Amino acid sequence: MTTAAPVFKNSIGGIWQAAHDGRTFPNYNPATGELLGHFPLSSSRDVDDAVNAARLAFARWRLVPAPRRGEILFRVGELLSRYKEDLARTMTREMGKVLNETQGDVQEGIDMAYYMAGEGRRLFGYTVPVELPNKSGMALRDPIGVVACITPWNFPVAIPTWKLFPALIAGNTVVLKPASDTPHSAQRLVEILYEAGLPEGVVNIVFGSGQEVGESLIHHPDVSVISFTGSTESGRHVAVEAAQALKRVSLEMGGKNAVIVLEDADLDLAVEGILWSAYGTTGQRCTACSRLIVHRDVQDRLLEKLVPRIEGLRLGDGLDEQVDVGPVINASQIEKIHSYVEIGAREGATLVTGGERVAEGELANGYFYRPTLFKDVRPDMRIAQEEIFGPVLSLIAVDSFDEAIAINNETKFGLSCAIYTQDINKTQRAIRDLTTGILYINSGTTGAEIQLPFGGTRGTGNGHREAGIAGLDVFTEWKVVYTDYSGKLQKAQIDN
Ligand SMILES: NC(=O)C1=CN([C@@H]2O[C@H](COP(=O)(O)OP(=O)(O)OC[C@H]3O[C@@H](n4cnc5c(N)ncnc54)[C@H](OP(=O)(O)O)[C@@H]3O)[C@@H](O)[C@H]2O)C=CC1
Ligand SMILES: O=C(O)CCCC(=O)O
Repeated sequence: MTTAAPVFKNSIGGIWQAAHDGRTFPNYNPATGELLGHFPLSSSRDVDDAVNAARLAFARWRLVPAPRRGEILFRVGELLSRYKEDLARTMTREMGKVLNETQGDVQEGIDMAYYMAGEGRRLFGYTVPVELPNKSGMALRDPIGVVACITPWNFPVAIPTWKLFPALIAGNTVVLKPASDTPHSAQRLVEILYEAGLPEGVVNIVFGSGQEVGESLIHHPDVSVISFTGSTESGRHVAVEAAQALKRVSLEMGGKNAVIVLEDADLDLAVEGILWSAYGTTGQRCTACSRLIVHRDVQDRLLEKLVPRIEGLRLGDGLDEQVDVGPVINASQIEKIHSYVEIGAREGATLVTGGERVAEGELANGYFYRPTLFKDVRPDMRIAQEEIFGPVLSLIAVDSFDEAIAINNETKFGLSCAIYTQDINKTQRAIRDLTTGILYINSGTTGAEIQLPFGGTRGTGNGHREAGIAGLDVFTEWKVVYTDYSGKLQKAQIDN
């Protein structure tokens, strides 16, 4: 007997409700093609309701003492821990990455909940000595209002929490628009927030397309901040539109991250880092390694070790614990990946392994792509410059450390970078000269500690950071307060 796929709802003002016009869209498992559920295909009317609910809730939430807001986030951390396994399975089903990765994704949300709960007892501002006697000066963080969070599908729990939790602890209220490919993980996150005791309307979730729900949020006059993570193309559009309305925008976008392997590197260690950074999450991380910059002296030895490991990666449904690499997210993504492989071959790169879709046996109904490696890649080739967002790695051989640094720095992106060397002097030079938001020394290009700022330089972002104390900046406004307790107009005030 087959059971009908469940129908989910938006949460607006704490009430789960269908879209105004009742439209829905389906959500499928990319490993099996199974229909998982239906979600509201919302319109600008639903966005209006959600923003209005968030605006009303802001009047109360901003007055809740930050330590109390932190207690709710602490409970969210506890609940996420309790539901971790279940949430990870939900995520693997709708997004495809393997279970230990989806567990890691939820864990980042747990870490962020506890970290931001602690911020509720700090939210440090500062005081400074002022020029005059009997006068004080201080700066404190004020919340801004209604925040729109627009999130991608590759980290369906972690990335929403990187936006929601700092926004909430600072006293803002939120409308979340999750990626259409991963609505269920976001729906569960919002359920958990309410189970933890969040007051009604403080977080609202509206499902639907970027073109309709996303656009309506960007243009809504009562949305004060837009926090966006996604592709460079969409991010640029969000930035241009939001600039017209003079809205504050935080953008986290694409990457073209490199692992640099120098001639003195521990090659076994490097192979582990490369493998995980390039093919983990099927290459669908903004921090994924897609360029391998290798000193020519060790290229052959590295390939001898790396290629069998790539070919040994097991593809399949991420729910199977024997599987290393899950499917890619959808049909258009697999086509995009394959088109880049064709471009690479046309441009003259040598295909070492992979380069094809796998659709046989148990994999017949999913979007599986064989982990792929090119060598003889020139830095100006499109496969070395453009974000592919799939399991495709391009090896560029170099003759010196200087050349490796120059190649790393010559892309329009600047999110993460890794270097393998045993020479401490070279690590110091790497720290000084590599243009990157995040540098890993002797480990792969991925993995974030939520205590530290996350984000990239150049075309990866617009200068904001998520996580750590820096993650509060986009959601707070500095308010400066001077108090004069002299009781009279002081002479220096007149002189100034
Ligand atoms: N730097 C970083 O921290 C990270 C960056 N990324 C980047 O994200 C990308 C992959 O995510 P992906 O989901 O495909 O990215 P998209 O840009 O396609 O989508 C991101 C979000 O934006 C929405 N959106 C799309 N068009 C618009 C629009 N016109 N106005 C407002 N919102 C819109 C999407 O909605 P819908 O789903 O309905 O289309 C989705 O919710 C990669 O480029 C990756 O590098 C990913 C993780 C971290
Ligand atoms: O790479 C990404 O797409 C998000 C980073 C999360 C992490 O690396 O922990």
